[in-house]
Amino acid sequence: MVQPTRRDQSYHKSLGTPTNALVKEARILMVGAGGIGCELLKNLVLTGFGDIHIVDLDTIDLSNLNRQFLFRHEHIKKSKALVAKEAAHAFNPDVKIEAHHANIKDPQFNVAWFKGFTMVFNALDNLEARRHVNRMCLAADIPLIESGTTGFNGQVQVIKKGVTACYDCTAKETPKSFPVCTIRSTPSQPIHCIVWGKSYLLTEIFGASEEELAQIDNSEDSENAKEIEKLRQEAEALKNIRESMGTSAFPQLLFDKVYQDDINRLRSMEEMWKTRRPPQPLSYAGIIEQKTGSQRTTEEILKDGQRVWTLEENMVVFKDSLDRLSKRMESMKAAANGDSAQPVITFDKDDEDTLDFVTASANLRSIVFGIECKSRFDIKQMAGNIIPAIATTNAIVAGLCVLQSFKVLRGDYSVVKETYLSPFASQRLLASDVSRPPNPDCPVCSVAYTSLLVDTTRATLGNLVEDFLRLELGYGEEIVVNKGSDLLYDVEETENLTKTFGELGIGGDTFLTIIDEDDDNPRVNLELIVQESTTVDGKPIQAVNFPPPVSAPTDGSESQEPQSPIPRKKPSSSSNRNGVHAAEPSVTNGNGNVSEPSGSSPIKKRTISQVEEAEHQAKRSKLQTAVPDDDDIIIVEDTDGAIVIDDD
Ligand SMILES: Nc1ncnc2c1ncn2[C@@H]1O[C@H](COP(=O)(O)OP(=O)(O)OP(=O)(O)O)[C@@H](O)[C@H]1O
Ligand SMILES: [Zn+2]
Repeated sequence: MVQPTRRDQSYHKSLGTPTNALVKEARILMVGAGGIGCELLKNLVLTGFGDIHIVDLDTIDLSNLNRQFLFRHEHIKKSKALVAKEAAHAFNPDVKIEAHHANIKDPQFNVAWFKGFTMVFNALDNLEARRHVNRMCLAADIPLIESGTTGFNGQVQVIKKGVTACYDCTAKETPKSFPVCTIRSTPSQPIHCIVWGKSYLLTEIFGASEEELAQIDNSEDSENAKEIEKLRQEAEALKNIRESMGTSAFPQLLFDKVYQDDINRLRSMEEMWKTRRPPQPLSYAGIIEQKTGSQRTTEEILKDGQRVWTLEENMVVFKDSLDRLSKRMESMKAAANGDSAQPVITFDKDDEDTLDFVTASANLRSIVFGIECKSRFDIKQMAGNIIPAIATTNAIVAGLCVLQSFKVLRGDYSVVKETYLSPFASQRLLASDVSRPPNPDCPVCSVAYTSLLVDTTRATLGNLVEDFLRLELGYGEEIVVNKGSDLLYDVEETENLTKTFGELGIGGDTFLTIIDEDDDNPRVNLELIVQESTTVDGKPIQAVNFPPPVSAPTDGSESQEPQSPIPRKKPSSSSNRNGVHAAEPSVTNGNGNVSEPSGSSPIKKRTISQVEEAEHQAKRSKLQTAVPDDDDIIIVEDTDGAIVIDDD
């Protein structure tokens, strides 16, 4: 008989035999190997999870090392997924770990691949990827443990199709954007000047000139139309100056254009300054003349990123960083070797040259407008939309993820919790609550999912609409077929009916959304996941299997209806033609980070207010369901005498 190892005995004791067996057999996917991911992987490996897959698209950066403790200095520029695998494997060589240096949205990670896992953990930092994994887990019907941290706040949510709310059941906040006139003409806060440096000046000089600026809202009312036209001409003139990049005249031309000529033009618009302090232009030659003998060297200034630089120091950094970026641009152009695509340099908070340029140019603009200057350290956080990541928050959240995972493995969804870490809230540090039920109006989870076997060379859209949806599933006339946001079919749009799936660009793993527009009693949206196949019982299209209905009707109409695999919507439910609910939020800013809609602190990952909103939601649902307040973490005796740590 094989003797259990000491490690095994510990697992048995701490988890109990049944849970330990589930943990060992589970096949786990962890998406993201950053702040939360490193902690989580360590926990998973030390808890005895036997088979773990990691997906992360990024490489290790110096700024990750303070909290992503699986990584060391020598790992900089190496794949996070691969290094995390190596480091964690050393903790427990019995664990099978597979690493994928890839984007989770890549087509190889399709629904069938997701179905191969027992459970998925999200350890991501952006809404887009979170939403994608949420949708894939719903389509594959695999439980997901979603987590996020913002500074000292954190959150863990268990998502199980048809049982709990999904990631998209509550609206997410819209990204912060600033009116174009605030950024270009009337800044009043440091962040306005930082956005100007990052999203306007840097982009105009080193970016794709036609680039749309995510943080600037161009949809101004007509009153400002004339001013906007002027600003457009100004930007045009700036593009001409860009042509002199690499010459010794370039820094002065640029400086005098943006800090002198443009400012003088603004000052001439007297109306604008009736209630505001007019900006004071700066002159390149003037600042050079003012320089005293006691100047610090460029190196000394650059080393001092925590101190707010003086006007002269900002000027030195402006010139120096402009020079560094210009040289980089020249060599990128030379390397492009006449390729049609223009090389571009975009802002990255970890790219010192772009950070120095944005710091100096933002501060110089602040001086012009009489706004407080900021240190490079502060500007890095503001421009990168960051609330500093806290290692202990990540560690606590990763621990909570694992506690929830035991309940998921046991299928004990009645006790899964949404847990919040909010040290500055008036209540307790750790607050947990019962999972919210699915939102019946959610465009993502209150839909039916099914896979469809399709001979894409033979099957036409007409076969789908007539033979499959109308004859087999009993849909009426009023239906819409969408591929993402593209309309393929509705009663007026019939020209695609004779085209094959192949001709319409519908291949394996394409999601098609069927929207029932029947006025009286429409079905919930149906998501069809196409799988290419050539031998389908002679039929060009066939459903693989229908899942049980996800949201049963509440209006009592169920018993009168013929049996249908696609449930009817609840009476209040409403979706638009794109299958997207009206409250569907937009998601991320250019960095993929979540942005706050109205407050002043730019933030990362899920916002504090999101966490609080979710907390309130959970509180409300708790009141409705009257679940006893028993959310302390306790230690109980399991049936076989082992100690189980649980929080229910
Ligand atoms: N679509 C995606 N596919 C795979 N991995 C992703 C995807 N989007 C984000 N990630 C990974 O999720 C992880 C999130 O970790 P974290 O929040 O600590 O961010 P970070 O990029 O490591 O840190 P920072 O943003 O502070 O520099 C990152 O390693 C990132 O590469
Ligand atoms: Zn949902």
